Amino acid sequence: MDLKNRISQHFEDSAEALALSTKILQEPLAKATFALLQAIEQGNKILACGNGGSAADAQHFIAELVGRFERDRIPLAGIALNTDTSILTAVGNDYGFDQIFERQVQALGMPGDILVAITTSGNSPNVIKAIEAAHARGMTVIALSGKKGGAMNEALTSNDIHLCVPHDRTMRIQEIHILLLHILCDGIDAFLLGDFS
Ligand SMILES: O=C(CO)[C@@H](O)[C@H](O)[C@H](O)[C@H](O)COP(=O)(O)O
Ligand SMILES: [Zn+2]
Repeated sequence: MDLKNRISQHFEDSAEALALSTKILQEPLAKATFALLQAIEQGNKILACGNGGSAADAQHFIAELVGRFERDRIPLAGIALNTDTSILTAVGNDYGFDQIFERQVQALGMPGDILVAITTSGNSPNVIKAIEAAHARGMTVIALSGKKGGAMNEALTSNDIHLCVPHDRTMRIQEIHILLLHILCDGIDAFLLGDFS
């Protein structure tokens, strides 16, 4: 396959993955939007975490809550747990890398808060531990995964919402994760700004 064919193949794969995701994720996305709105209306906050590209996604999402998405609205309470290098290095160094998010959830999480947990494999130990800590704090988890969900399947409860992208490649899963996060931002704004009234 030459380079141009390789490039075309990416677009074709991406379109196929998107079409399949639309069918599977429409309902859980609606549930996730309502869960986020409920937390916002109750004065709760949203925590988000992930590793590598998913860390970028977590902070991207939180920036759109605290700042704005497409239109002006009130600032929404959210914290990305992968952004404070002092916390990440101190907790990683003193306790272990698997505890970098767990410890922050234990410190900051309150009943009714939401944890947005992002892992393409579903297997990152620090994200799984954050989910367990969120449950212990009375929080609901919105999990973004792929590759059939991995260890997340066991970590999540029936009260949580699992957005599992039906694909096996990390890059494709990440591309769809950012779409899902933008869909959640759009849904939140549509309700807060009265698009459905
Ligand atoms: O962005 C990419 C690959 O596209 C990488 O940085 C990737 O996020 C890292 O390898 C992560 O450590 C993968 O973790 P996870 O998605 O399995 O939780
Ligand atoms: Zn990447």
